[in-house]
Amino acid sequence: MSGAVMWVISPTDNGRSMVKLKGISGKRIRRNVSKMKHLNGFQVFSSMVAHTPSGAVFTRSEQKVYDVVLKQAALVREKRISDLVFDVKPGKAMPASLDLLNGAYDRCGEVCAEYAKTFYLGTLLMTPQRQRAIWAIYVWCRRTDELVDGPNASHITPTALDRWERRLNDLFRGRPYDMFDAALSDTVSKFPVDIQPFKDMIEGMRMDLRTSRYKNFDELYLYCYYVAGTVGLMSVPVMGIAADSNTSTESVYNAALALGIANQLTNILRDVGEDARRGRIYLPQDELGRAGLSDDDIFAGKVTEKWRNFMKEQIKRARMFFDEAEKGVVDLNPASRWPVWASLLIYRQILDAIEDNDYNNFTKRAYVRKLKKIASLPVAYGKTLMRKPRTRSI
Ligand SMILES: CC(C)=CCC/C(C)=C/CC/C(C)=C/CC/C(C)=C/COP(=O)(O)OP(=O)(O)O
Repeated sequence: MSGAVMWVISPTDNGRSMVKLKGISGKRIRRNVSKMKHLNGFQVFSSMVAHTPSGAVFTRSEQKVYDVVLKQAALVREKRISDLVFDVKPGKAMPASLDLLNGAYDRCGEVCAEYAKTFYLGTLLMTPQRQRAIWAIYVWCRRTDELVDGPNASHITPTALDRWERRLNDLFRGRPYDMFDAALSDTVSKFPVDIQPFKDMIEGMRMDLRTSRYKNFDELYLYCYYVAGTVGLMSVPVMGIAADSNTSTESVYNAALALGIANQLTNILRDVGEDARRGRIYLPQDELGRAGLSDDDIFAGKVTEKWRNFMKEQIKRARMFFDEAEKGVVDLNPASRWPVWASLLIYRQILDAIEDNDYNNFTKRAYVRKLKKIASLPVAYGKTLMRKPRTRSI
């Protein structure tokens, strides 16, 4: 379906919007999107987020990403993960290889505990099968990220990324190279996890090698999907959808995608100074221009009124993605909600910290104090217990 459908958003008299799905045949399918909101010049569509002014065409990146979302949702739609039992069948694996596999998962857990403490603690509430699957995914993402962000990053080439992708293909076919790959290989054989988000994350690393500027939000959105939205898509099949969820599988995936995007946008806004010192600017060039700012202003690192106004808009957009993500947490399997809420609430507070620093993200690092992090945990737990009635979405 990629490329065959164009999304057009247009306002209607009753304040709602009609989304016209225009197929190649030219036939139009109209759907009333009741949850369309207009927020300070941005639009939030119930299952996708558009940043274009009213009436604009749904962007190419959003369409491309949405195609992946639909594919992922289709994979789990028939058999909701929470209905499945994932047990290693006795006799299927030799005891020695089972020991090795358990050891590999334990190592994944240790890596996760070391680099993502809060998230790790949250995973402990999940079933053992789910927690170790999440650790294996986390470790693969971390290793992928380290290729371009780690100590050997300056030596990394597109060829090395191609090799990493071949290795990914092999582990999905049950031929892992090392013990971390073996853990992921086992995970993808047990949960309906698709290879596409993994490939897309590698594509994000290629993009990072290729470019250090983003023309507009459409380009940045695609980058955020590649490097973070993909993590959301990888996680849903493992975290599981609540048995009593009455929403569509796509909308849960969209929320997961939104959380990845929100996290990455927050990460970018926090690290403006640090990235600029590496010659990188992960901010939409056209929006910078409209705000009367240039790359030189960022390299100069001076907090001006123009910068504050620009940042206010960027923060607003990141918060909209968090809002979109929040709507979907309730549809996850109850045992998976707590780590998601905890990380969402904590990461979101980085945006408050940028404001508290008077938008100086050039020389001051915005972070969430330990006490605030700890205080977020019971709040997150409380939210996991809430059940919000939802109607089946489009
Ligand atoms: C909301 C629903 C339905 C599901 C949740 C699905 C999930 C788990 C989404 C999370 C996606 C995620 C964790 C993306 C990673 C984003 C990101 C920017 C991570 C930053 O990682 P580091 O670079 O280690 O962070 P720090 O620099 O802050 O340490």
